[in-house]
Amino acid sequence: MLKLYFICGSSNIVGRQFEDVLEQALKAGITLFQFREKGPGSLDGEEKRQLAQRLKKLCHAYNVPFIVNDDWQLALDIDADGIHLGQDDEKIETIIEKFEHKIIGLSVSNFEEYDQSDLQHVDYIGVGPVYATSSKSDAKKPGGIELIRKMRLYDKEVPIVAIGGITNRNCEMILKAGADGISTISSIAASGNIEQDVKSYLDYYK
Ligand SMILES: Cc1ncc(COP(=O)(O)OP(=O)(O)O)c(N)n1
Ligand SMILES: Cc1nc(C(=O)O)sc1CCOP(=O)(O)O
Ligand SMILES: [Mg+2]
Repeated sequence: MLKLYFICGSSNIVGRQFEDVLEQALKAGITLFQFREKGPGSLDGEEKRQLAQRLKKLCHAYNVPFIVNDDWQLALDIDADGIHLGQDDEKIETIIEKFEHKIIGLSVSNFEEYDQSDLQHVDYIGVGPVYATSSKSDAKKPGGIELIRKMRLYDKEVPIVAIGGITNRNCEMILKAGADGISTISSIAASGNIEQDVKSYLDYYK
């Protein structure tokens, strides 16, 4: 499920339709999708809910789970498959009862955050940024491949999805360092050839 985790919101799509981009990515084989509706021009309220519903339906047509970023109330309202929370978002302990059979992801950027996180109910951790990213204005300092290597040594079991500045040209070393999967915004959302770019990522698992 974590092999190729596409994350996207309206602000990441320029000059095309969100649904078209997502459908091309689904057809090409992304394995998980996160709706991350934040940043300039992002939708709110009923418009956001309706977009989320449409994107969830599209994901389900390709048997790909639909995860909501941050907005756990929206995730509940539309019966999403899961939620991704960061260290500054709602605490997992306070929502776990409502998400009992759902996928729960947590961001972990360093060992301090790892140590203070209760991973009991967490299905995967998003570790990054590996490289510099322009998709998150408040991203921390990039940790490079060493961040993944060290996190994997620190916890040999927890599913790790790497994030931040990843492309299909730099992902091989990240997987070799111990990540179970790759997550990306811009390398798919801004791709001129989504089918080819998604397939190049997936080739590393063959
Ligand atoms: C898979 C994955 N990993 C990390 C993040 C970042 O979450 P967070 O730190 O809460 O930052 P925002 O994405 O909410 O700006 C993520 N979304 N997904
Ligand atoms: C959403 C997000 N979280 C990060 C983290 O480090 O936790 S980096 C990031 C942005 C990833 O976008 P791109 O693939 O375009 O670099
Ligand atoms: Mg968040």
